Amino acid sequence: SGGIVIEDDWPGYSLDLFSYPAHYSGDLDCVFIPHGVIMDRTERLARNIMDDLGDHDIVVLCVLKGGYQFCADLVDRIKALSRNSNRSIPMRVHFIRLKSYLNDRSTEDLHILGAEDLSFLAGKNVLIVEAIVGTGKTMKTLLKHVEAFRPKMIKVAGLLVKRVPHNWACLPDYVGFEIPNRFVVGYALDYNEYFRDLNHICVISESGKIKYKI
Ligand SMILES: Oc1ncnc2c1N=NC2
Repeated sequence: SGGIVIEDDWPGYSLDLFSYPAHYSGDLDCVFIPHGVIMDRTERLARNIMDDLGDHDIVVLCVLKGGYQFCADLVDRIKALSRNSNRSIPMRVHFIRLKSYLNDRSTEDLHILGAEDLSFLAGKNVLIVEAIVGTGKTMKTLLKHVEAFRPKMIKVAGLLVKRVPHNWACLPDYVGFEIPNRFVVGYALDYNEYFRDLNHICVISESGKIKYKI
């Protein structure tokens, strides 16, 4: 499934209805996806993943930096399932960083740091965990790279999938939410490294964009 669909006209919730770090007051427009909803959706994704991959060694490939919170919470839910069912499997976690070089401008040539030697993936069930998928270009490149190491199976878990034009066919196998094409922050998603310490997924305000502009 494409996950929970958030429509383009979804206004989000008022910030006054939730708790969030005081140092971000004035920098956010709304709470787009509350933390609790993210956690409940993640718990169900963990069950779907275990149903599909839970029969063989799993290696989780966490795509940094944005994916670290989603990956930590997803792995936590998978562990909870493993210790409460007679069927449990060994799970390893590996971290990779995707950088598109040429200073801060994202370019065509994608560099994958920490993925030089993924030979330990051979014959394993690989779960790539990413926070946000847009056009799918990055994911396509990463999949090709991982396939070269001949895993048994590759699945992709994406917390957010953006509705963007030319959304290439590589939609994640497990999707948390399908969202409008808006810039969101929080839950490890950043704007110039800020907002990673925000618990909800929020929409940044115009003044917030100016305040943290590089
Ligand atoms: O909305 C977003 N928020 C943070 N980071 C990214 C986003 N889209 N691609 C990368």
